[in-house]
Amino acid sequence: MTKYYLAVDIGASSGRLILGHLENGKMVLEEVHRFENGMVKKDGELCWEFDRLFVEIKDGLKKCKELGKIPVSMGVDTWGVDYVLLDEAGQVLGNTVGYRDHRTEGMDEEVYKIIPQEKLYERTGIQKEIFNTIYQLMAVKKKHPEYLEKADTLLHVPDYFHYLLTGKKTCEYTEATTGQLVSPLTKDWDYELIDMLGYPRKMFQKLIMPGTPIGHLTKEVQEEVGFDLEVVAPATHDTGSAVLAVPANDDDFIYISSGTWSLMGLERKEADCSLKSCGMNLTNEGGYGGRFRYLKNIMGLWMIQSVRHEFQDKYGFGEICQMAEEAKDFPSRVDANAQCFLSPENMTKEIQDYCRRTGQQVPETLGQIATVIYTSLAECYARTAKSLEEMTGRTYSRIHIVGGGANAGYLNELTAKATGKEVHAGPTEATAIGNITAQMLEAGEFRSVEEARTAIHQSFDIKIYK
Ligand SMILES: Nc1ncnc2c1ncn2[C@@H]1O[C@H](COP(=O)(O)OP(=O)(O)OP(=O)(O)O)[C@@H](O)[C@H]1O
Ligand SMILES: C[C@H](O)[C@H](O)[C@@H](O)C(=O)CO
Repeated sequence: MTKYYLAVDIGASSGRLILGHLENGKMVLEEVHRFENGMVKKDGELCWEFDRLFVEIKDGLKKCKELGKIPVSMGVDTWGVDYVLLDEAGQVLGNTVGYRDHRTEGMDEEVYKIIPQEKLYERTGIQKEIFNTIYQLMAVKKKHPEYLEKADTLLHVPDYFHYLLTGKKTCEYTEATTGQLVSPLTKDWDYELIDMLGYPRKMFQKLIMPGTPIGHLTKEVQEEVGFDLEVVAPATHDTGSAVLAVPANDDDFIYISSGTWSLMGLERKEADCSLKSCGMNLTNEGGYGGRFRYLKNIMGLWMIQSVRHEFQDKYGFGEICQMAEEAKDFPSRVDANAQCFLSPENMTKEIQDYCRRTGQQVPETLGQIATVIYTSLAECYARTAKSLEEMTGRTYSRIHIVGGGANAGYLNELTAKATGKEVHAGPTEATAIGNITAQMLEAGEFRSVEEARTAIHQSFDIKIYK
């Protein structure tokens, strides 16, 4: 009988439930459910709609039942850093605020009064991003100390969905590392740091590694969806799952996990927490099997997504990509990682203002704006490739682009040109594939990560740009 594994992969812009199984050694995917995601304003704060997302997860499970394809296990992955605080009764405290909210402004300075930035990097190896959990918790401490007083448990977003599904409170390691409170040496919470910051120790659950079985569906969920299965933690940070699905086993490449963000980096056995690495703001996130994801967060296709919304979602991503190519001679560039693009009121205006401020030609049409974004991203990729090469003292000949952004052919071409490297684009559902792979490894369908990556390479289309 076919054994199906289910990935619940929720990105910042969309979520999907994807079934995977093996057929003659190849992985076969079937998308059963897809839905929109994004932050919405609540009480003046940018928040996630976790209740709605949980309904979507259950709707997807019901579709599995309708299809007669009951998975043996499932796992949830999402973006990084965000979390909920639960009280003793398991209720969420406060709004489910997302990482683009402005509440963390100035919280870096509050943290550095307690521990200087370089020391923090030395202990955690995590890049400074103003939205890291460490700064979000400082915002709560300053603005809503009552939540910290009442908090019994901190769960990151995938852990929260695992809790709603099983009733079990767990904290998965790869996602936890994004928060900047985990030690890369012990691969556990840095409790000393947590104490220094005055965050209640008891909120932090014992960390579990990807591949750990969590439990079965609660009676209520079973009754609603019509079946039971085991929940197994994947690399719950979506980038961790995406990197597990990079279709290569050598070490001559840099990857880009390309979706809302572009996460560009390398897989390494040790974390580099040096001052030089800190200066380049490269991060050492926890990966599958104890590896590290040494990478940079680049603003990514969030810029395209935002502009698309501002043009009333009239055009598909493929059409926008084509318009950008038609406007390819437009000369202006922006720093794709400038903070002004993290959460602007209006991305189109922000890009135009940036060009105006820097004395460049101001883009007006959608094609011109998109070409500014794509070319600026490609230039940022080229700079990041150089930083990674400088830090490792070697060069890499290929770039593997995985995730939805691998569909952006024009960006792939620009990336090949800007970096001088061969670009291998695909698979586009790498995150779901990595999620399923962790479950399959746990179930013994693959004997090793290498075997899984060979199967992934053989199972999905990969387009090469020279
Ligand atoms: N046909 C296409 N042509 C060009 N770009 C595309 C195409 N399809 C998808 N994309 C790009 O891929 C992005 C979506 O990628 P993906 O689905 O991996 O993101 P996500 O899962 O919502 O977010 P996250 O990266 O946070 O997980 C879109 O924002 C878009 O820019
Ligand atoms: C906050 C970002 O979502 C995070 O840093 C990034 O790694 C991610 O999760 C992309 O999906």
